[in-house]
Amino acid sequence: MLEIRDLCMTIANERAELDILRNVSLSVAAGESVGLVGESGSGKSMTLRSILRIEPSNATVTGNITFAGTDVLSLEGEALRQMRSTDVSMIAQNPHAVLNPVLPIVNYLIEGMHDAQGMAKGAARLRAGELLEQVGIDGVDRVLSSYPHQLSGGMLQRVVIAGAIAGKPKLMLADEPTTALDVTTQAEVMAILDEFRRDLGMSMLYVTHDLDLAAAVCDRISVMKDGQIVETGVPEQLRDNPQHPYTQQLMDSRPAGIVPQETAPSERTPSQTAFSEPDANEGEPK
Ligand SMILES: Nc1ncnc2c1ncn2[C@@H]1O[C@H](COP(=O)(O)OP(=O)(O)OP(=O)(O)O)[C@@H](O)[C@H]1O
Repeated sequence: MLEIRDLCMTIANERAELDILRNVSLSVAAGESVGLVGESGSGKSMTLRSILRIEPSNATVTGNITFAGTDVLSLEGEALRQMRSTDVSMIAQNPHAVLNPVLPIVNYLIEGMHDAQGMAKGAARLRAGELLEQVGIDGVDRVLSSYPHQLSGGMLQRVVIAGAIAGKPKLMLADEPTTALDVTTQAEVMAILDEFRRDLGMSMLYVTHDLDLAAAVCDRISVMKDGQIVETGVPEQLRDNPQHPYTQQLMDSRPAGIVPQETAPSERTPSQTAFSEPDANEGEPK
């Protein structure tokens, strides 16, 4: 589905040329969920931005990105717009960055379906209501007519997820979609995203600095440091046999006393990760 080979990005400022991405290679198969985990500034967001071709204007990007057989770095005009509006969706960290503060929620949801997919406005409004119900929102009419400042962060991120899945994209790019939320809401929002991903058979590239969150919803994880992928493996592999000292460091910096679980990603919930403690009641007589 997505194949990135030797992706490099440099950004020139007045003083120097900065190497932001250095020979990044990764792949995401159809229906697969891949995590991109690393510390702040390691290049995770820039990798996602390169896929959508929304890197900073002073960046130089080389290498290869192939999406569904198409060479992404040579796309332009209508073909690029098409990819961004229907094939690939992105959920960013902060919902306020994508929602217009002076327009009600309904405008945000209808805009994508009406403008990008050519749906009639009435049909798009009905579909917007359905989508909000699907992401677990009650009182849909009230929410559709609300302005962003009237809704909680968790609610807004659900709205953004509803907008992102409206066009049934093949690939979801999720850039720390729950970082701004409290822990309980984080798990709920991640569960919704994960469920949709499975139902629609979407691929996902999920950026986070949290190894546990990635292990909860990803089939494989790539660990990133200083603009490079230092290691890729299934969650259990990274846990039991980390090959790179930085992966070991990430494992060691997690809360102490955590016992690994032998559960396949498809059987886990976002609050139950490959690394998390087994359920306290597990094995006890009912
Ligand atoms: N417009 C820009 N001009 C120059 N350097 C930039 C620009 N935007 C980002 N960078 C630098 O690129 C590097 C990678 O940034 P990126 O946002 O991809 O990191 P990240 O891993 O996503 O971090 P975080 O988890 O904090 O979002 C950082 O060193 C950052 O300072």
